[in-house]
Amino acid sequence: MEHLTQWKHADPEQVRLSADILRTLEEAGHTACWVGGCVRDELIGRPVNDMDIATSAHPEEVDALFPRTIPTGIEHGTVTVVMEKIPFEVTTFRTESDYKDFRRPEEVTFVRSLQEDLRRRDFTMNAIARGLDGKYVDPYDGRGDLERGLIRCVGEARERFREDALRMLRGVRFASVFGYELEPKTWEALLELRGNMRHIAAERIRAELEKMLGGPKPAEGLLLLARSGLLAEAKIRLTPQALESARPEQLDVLPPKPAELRWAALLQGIGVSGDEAENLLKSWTFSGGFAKSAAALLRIDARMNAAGFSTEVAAEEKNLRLAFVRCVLDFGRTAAENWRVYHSMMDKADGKSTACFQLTADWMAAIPAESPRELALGGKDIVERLDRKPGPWLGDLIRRLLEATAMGSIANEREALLENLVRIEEVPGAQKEEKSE
Ligand SMILES: Nc1ccn([C@@H]2O[C@H](COP(=O)(O)OP(=O)(O)OP(=O)(O)O)[C@@H](O)[C@H]2O)c(=O)n1
Repeated sequence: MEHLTQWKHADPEQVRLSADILRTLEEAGHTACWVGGCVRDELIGRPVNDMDIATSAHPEEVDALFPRTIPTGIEHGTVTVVMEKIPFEVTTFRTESDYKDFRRPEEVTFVRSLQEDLRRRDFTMNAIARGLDGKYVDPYDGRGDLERGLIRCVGEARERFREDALRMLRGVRFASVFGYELEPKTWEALLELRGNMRHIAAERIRAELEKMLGGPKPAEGLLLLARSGLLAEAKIRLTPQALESARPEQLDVLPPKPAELRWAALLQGIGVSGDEAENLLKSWTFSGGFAKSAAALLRIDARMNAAGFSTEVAAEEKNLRLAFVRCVLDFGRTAAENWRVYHSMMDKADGKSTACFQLTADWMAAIPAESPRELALGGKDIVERLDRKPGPWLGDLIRRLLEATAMGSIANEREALLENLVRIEEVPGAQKEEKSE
């Protein structure tokens, strides 16, 4: 009897298609089951993502059974089977090594039984398999640990962490995201072997930290990182001292998306400036776009602080509005939007009023043009009207027009802009300072 309806937290299409794969494998005489994260997430009622499959069939046998396959990591035993455009990873029962940083295919050993495969997985909660009949294979009482809220290594923790040091960070990430505890022996092994984290590629560390910071309570994870010193010598280096000064609890106040908010808070907490942030994030293997946008948030924050921005005085002070307008013009609306959320949430964390959230929204909404293209007057018109040769003065003037329209002192209309051209141009040094970083 198949028990597909028991998958309550997975996409029914994925259940149906992955069940088809299991059935095909079994009909060909192999053993096959769902395993890992999908089984775990279903058990604790979290949304199930990838439905990974483990099988006794060798990669070439898997490949032969299905019309559409991709040899994703055939030497590691993984074949991606594509069913109605949805990819599923089908992995031959194997032991360790392919989780390692320096992948050495010759170390992968295919094993005959599911039991042997589960024995080399990281945590008990990740070493549960589930068959088409709805029955579990759970030799390490992963379900019991899920109920107890415990992250426990399968077997000897030191061995598991020696096989792949990233598992230590995975443990911290799971503890943080699920709100679980690390079982004492697992924690001890982590403390003993934390130095091995320095061999792990930044990209893998970054991916774990992203999941942690995207979770419901990242602060707990950061505290665990501080207490363990896990990343003290890692390629993404976060020392206990830096983490302790970072006021991690503030991260929980910020929404998980956009991700820039929490990353900016973390960087600011550990004393990284907006100017340093972009390169640092890139060196941590973040995309250029993300690094830029998180750094922009911090740059805006630094500027607004330097201008003396605080909710109490913001409504009265015109120069604070001008400082904000300049940030919008220099860094764009999205970055300014991120900063608004960031600043008001930080105020909230400090028990202050969040009234500036609305005020800055009003300021933002009143900006009619963010770039020269949106201005109702082109460079050519300006040159003609003033009868001057184009030069750097033109860019300066356009910038001042953008600022004046954003502040509401000139309407973004051709006539109004033309009328004010001479006046704006003649004010010496008007609104010239702090134009860009
Ligand atoms: N370093 C690792 C990585 C993975 N695994 C095993 O491979 C499975 C799938 O790993 P992965 O897809 O990376 O993570 P998930 O556990 O599925 O968790 P999540 O989807 O939350 O990342 C894990 O459940 C675990 O059994 C492991 O033992 N050691």
